[in-house]
Amino acid sequence: MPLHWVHEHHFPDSPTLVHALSGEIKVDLEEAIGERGACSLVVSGGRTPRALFEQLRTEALDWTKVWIALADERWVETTSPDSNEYLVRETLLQDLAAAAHFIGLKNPAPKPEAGAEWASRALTRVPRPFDVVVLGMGEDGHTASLFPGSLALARGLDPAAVPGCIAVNALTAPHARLSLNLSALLDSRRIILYIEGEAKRHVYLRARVPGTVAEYPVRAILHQRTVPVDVFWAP
Ligand SMILES: O=C(O)[C@H](O)[C@@H](O)[C@H](O)[C@H](O)COP(=O)(O)O
Repeated sequence: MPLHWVHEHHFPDSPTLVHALSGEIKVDLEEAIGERGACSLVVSGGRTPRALFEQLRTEALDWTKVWIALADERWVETTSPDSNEYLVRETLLQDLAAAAHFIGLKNPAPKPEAGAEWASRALTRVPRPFDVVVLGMGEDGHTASLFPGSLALARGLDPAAVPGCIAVNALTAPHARLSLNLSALLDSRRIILYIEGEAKRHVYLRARVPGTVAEYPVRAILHQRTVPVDVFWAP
């Protein structure tokens, strides 16, 4: 049974999805700049969004008015290929998009816990509500770095929490991480869940069914009605 407030967009292949999604994000950001003089885009890392970033950076936008932030980050040096900042700098902050403002999450704090406080302060520089938040999903139903079984999950999903960043040490996740909490992710005008492949489609179909967010944290995004959610999927 589809969630009638979640709009699903299925594409025959990844390039077709990437072209369509890049164009939609461009329109959203352009409208935000026209209405408010600036805009904000929060993106996730991982493998899926690379081609989207490479397409998005070619879009004709006034990138000097675009603020880009991360939904989560691995607690590694930003020179590491495992770093989401590294991915964004290599694939998105190039060409026309090199003029955008970027707020990373990794910082000089000695540990993720202190780093989360630093990152929460840094995020206050990004125009809120975020205009577009692009989330991925793992095959375990995690999104951002809100992982099932993580000791930080309850805190990350607390709807009463101040929007910000939390430190995450999930046994199933390589690296300690920082993640925007649910309050921060929902402090947005539009959420796009971008997933590819049959395995993730089956996880999504299960997460669409009401159940515990502990089982599939992505349910916290799919089953809320504060922010419109669009799911973009290709095989
Ligand atoms: O830091 C990260 O890894 C991401 O932010 C994470 O939430 C990602 O979106 C999913 O793990 C899917 O990753 P893939 O696109 O690599 O499958």
